[in-house]
Amino acid sequence: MTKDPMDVTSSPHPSSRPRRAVDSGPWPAPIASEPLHATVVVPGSKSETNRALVLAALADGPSRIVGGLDARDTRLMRDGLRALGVVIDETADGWTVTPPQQLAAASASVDCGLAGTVMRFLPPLAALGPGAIRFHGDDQANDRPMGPLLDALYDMGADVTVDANTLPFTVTGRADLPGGRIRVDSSTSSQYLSGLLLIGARCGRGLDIEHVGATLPSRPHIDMTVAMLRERGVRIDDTQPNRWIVSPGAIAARDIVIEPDLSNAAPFLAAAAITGGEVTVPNWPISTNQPGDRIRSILTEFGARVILTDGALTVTGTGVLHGVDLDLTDVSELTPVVAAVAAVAREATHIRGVAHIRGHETDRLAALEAELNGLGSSTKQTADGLVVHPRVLHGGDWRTYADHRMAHAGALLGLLVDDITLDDIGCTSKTMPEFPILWTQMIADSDEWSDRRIAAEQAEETRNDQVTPDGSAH
Ligand SMILES: O=C(O)C1=C[C@@H](OP(=O)(O)O)[C@@H](O)[C@H](O)C1
Ligand SMILES: C=C(OP(=O)(O)O)C(=O)O
Repeated sequence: MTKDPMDVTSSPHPSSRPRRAVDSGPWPAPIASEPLHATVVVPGSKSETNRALVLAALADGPSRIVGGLDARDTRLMRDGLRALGVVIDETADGWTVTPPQQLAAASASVDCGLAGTVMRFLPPLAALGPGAIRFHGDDQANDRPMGPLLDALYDMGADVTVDANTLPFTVTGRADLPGGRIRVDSSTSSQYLSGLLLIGARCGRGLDIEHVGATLPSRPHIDMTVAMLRERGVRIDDTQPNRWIVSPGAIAARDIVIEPDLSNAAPFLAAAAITGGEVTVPNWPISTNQPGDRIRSILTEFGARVILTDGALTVTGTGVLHGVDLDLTDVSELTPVVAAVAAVAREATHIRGVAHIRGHETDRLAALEAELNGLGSSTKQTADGLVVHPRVLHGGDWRTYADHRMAHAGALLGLLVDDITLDDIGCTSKTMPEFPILWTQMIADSDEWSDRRIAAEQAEETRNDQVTPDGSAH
């Protein structure tokens, strides 16, 4: 059953539903009995944190990282860098990263978990040292594409031992890696280009990379890599289409404060849009390289009101959700949340340009089709996206496939549809371990907001009752 977001009568009050402080295992998604009203502070950006860590490891001195994301993907990055010889000192105020004299000086093993940024950013660092570095990860990570990056590292002079062009593999590099001219097909992930660009300045001849595939996803993530390198003094000529020429030279150490993760803010903001409520995320950057910023225009297209003032982003649901036609090539990581919003919109939605997300944490197109249809939706995969036809939804199991963003999508639908249970909320620890707490807190804050509003209305009525028709008080 899809609940009318404006109908506050038929569902139990969330506080009357069992609320467990779980962080793994099955999770009954809490329903929103009222339009949500809350402020949610979102933790640091995964993409910015992991780039900052890698750049600090490659820099010419120690760097401080403040507000870095503490989640599985960034823990794996920190541990992976330590395996390559980097010293990372973590305190409550931030992290101090001290690069070694020689990266990957000795043989080591790096666990990539399911983190694309770890499996695509650290092998290039391993190519800068003589140690044999063994990369492995979760079973599901062995399905993620790696071939173009491994071929590029081989072309650049590293030794790569691999069975099936995926994890696991071993990279043995050299301290004097020459670099030079390479061609890479990055149509299956922008992360190959980012990983290579990150080490370009440290190669003897720099790096001249040309992307040769038909499509290039996540261009803002490549721009983020280029911008963060330039902030550290690296010279990059990107004036030719699909070509980046990185001059050899030092990468300057730099302290950084990490922005909130705008893609992880998306489910909370979408919650306001679909329940007809209002959610604010503070510390929204005025200008950013994070593609997740696109959530502002996406929710506006769906029909929500979106306002950025004084560094806070507020989304207000208007009670209307249109079907939309979206090309998400640049911001494919928003697809699961967008598909969930589309499933409760008024008209059909087309999502295009995201064929490569079949190689994300799971095949997201297949997963979204299966899980949305399992709740009664009519969703179909296309060659490069999804068509979502809204239907009246019913409760049921929502499989997450170890994918944090599938969990966000299931939680969103659970706000409006009774009895949706996610099979494992633990997967949200990949980029936001506090997701279940923040989500239930958002609902609890909304209940308090609505209690305060009712109390204010009652007080107002009492005041009015106490005033006689001639305006004098009883
Ligand atoms: O470089 C990055 O930080 C990322 C790039 C993108 O990867 P793809 O280009 O593989 O989609 C994005 O989806 C991922 O979440 C993070
Ligand atoms: C695709 C994603 O992650 P990864 O960095 O593992 O590729 C994602 O977070 O949506």
